[in-house]
Amino acid sequence: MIAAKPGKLVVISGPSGVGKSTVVRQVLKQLGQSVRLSVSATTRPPRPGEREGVDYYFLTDAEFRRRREEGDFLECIEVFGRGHWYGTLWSEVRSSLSQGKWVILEIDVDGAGEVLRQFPEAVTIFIRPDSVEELERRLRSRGTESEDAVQRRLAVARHELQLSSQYAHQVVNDTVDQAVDQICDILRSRGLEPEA
Ligand SMILES: Nc1ncnc2c1ncn2[C@@H]1O[C@H](COP(=O)(O)OP(=O)(O)OP(=O)(O)O)[C@@H](O)[C@H]1O
Ligand SMILES: Nc1nc2c(ncn2[C@@H]2O[C@H](COP(=O)(O)O)[C@@H](O)[C@H]2O)c(=O)[nH]1
Repeated sequence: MIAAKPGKLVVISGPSGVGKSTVVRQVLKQLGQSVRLSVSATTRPPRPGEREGVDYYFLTDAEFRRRREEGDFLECIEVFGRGHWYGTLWSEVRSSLSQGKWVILEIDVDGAGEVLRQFPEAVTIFIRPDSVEELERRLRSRGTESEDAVQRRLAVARHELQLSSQYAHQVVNDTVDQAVDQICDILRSRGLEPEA
């Protein structure tokens, strides 16, 4: 019997509002079945249009705590303070890796550090804005955050930008198409094979 070649984890980070979800959606479309997205769990409330099991698994504080205690998370963290937890579920990565699929984790820099500790061979990509002013414009134009939340996210963004040199690859999201092409090229250069 020939076992499938195991897949790889791809950690994509970048400041809130830089365009990670926008870019990753297009990457998944371009690369097809060989790559899938890990859907994270969170205790933050859904935004208008967000769907359970597609954008996140939306958990109550008690559910999140119970699952954390039961060891369901590869990593989890309270991002931006103010009590909202985010985490990567083992169930989102284990079976895909064993089937030879590559799994994209869209997570913050501290979560990325924990993933790298457990999966040193993970591919790490940091998505940067062309400027902090443009990042602020995108965050506001999305219209999903209060002024207070925008300020907290911008403060965390400065911290994340300082840690970005720890990532193997950096991509500037100036235009979505260019960022998508660069990420697809990086994954191919790291061994991603086209779908059979
Ligand atoms: N290259 C780009 N040029 C202009 N606007 C962009 C670009 N990429 C994304 N955007 C816009 O920026 C906003 C933030 O994008 P998105 O929600 O994908 O960011 P994110 O990094 O996933 O944020 P978060 O980490 O908070 O979930 C959206 O309104 C999106 O349409
Ligand atoms: N460590 C983790 N960070 C995560 C995870 N899922 C998302 N995130 C980070 O949260 C922010 C905010 O997301 P939003 O949807 O509330 O705007 C995002 O920038 C990610 O970096 C996770 O599972 N683990």
